[in-house]
Amino acid sequence: MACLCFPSTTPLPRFPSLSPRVSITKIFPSSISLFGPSRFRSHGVDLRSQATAATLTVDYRTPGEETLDTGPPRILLEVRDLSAIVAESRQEILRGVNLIINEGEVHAIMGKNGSGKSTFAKVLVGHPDYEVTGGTVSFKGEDLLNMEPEMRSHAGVFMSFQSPVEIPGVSNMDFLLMACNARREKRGEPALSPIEFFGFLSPKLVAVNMNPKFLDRNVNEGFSGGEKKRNEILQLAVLEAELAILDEIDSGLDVDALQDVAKAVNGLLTPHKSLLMITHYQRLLDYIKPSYVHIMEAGAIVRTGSFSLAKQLEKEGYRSVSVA
Ligand SMILES: Nc1ncnc2c1ncn2[C@@H]1O[C@H](COP(=O)(O)OP(=O)(O)OP(=O)(O)O)[C@@H](O)[C@H]1O
Repeated sequence: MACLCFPSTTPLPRFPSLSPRVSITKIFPSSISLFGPSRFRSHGVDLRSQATAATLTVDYRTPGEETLDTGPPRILLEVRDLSAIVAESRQEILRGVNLIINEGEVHAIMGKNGSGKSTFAKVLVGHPDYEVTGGTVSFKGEDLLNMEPEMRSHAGVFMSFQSPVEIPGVSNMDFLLMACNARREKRGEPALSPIEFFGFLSPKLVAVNMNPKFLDRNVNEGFSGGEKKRNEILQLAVLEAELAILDEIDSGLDVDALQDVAKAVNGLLTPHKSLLMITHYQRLLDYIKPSYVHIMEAGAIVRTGSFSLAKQLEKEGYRSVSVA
């Protein structure tokens, strides 16, 4: 904890070395001089509106009740020059993927069939079909590639597959409870009893508009395509993952289901949770607004832009965004 004073003419400095989650805990006197984003608020007051007086005293500690955004955003996932091959055939698929996802950001990856989008997602979660041949991936500052798939999940990476697997003989409720408690254990939190878990789960069922009867059925067994996708989002909600990777979550969904799923996903986003979506269609991005849209081509991200890139793609096709 540090205590700093500034003369009235000094703009509030940005503190790149401090976590953006530092908090203001004391302000003396009541009026101060500040220059910065409108998020500089304390006790519900926009500090810049008090911009006259002599000193500002600030205690810095993490985390606190009020948030002062003082530094660059925190990197959640950093992918550098990632290359990967199919383990069995040695076919090269990823050829130097670079991507940085900060906390709270929503990224969309689009690209032609076979460009490597799903492979990239699967490599991130440690799918055994692939072998990494180069590059690095760090998640919350730790080497993700060094972790077993299970550890990646416990660390906070969640992936929803294009075709969610069925698990015969395991009820959805038991599966969710086990998954939830495994993650809680890794976070040092006490396990939830089945009754406590039901209380935890109920609002999430409502959020994904899912009938509780699906809890008694075996995981994804006999579920329709749309029901499987909702179930995936329910799993995401239960696991409270910091990075959700959703591979074509919009495929096979009718309009109402797409809206339900998008609403549920949006409801899970927080300033510290991030989303990586793979999709072919702008319509998903109409509901879940991306911070960035990336185009993948031949195993690498070749273009990055805003939502307008997806609109251009929809209107003019891949030829207009290709670098080949
Ligand atoms: N396990 C595997 N075995 C053999 N080839 C594979 C395997 N996984 C991926 N590939 C090949 O790698 C290439 C990229 O596949 P990937 O599924 O990553 O593409 P994609 O961009 O997600 O495509 P789509 O948009 O059609 O889902 C394809 O040519 C695919 O056939």
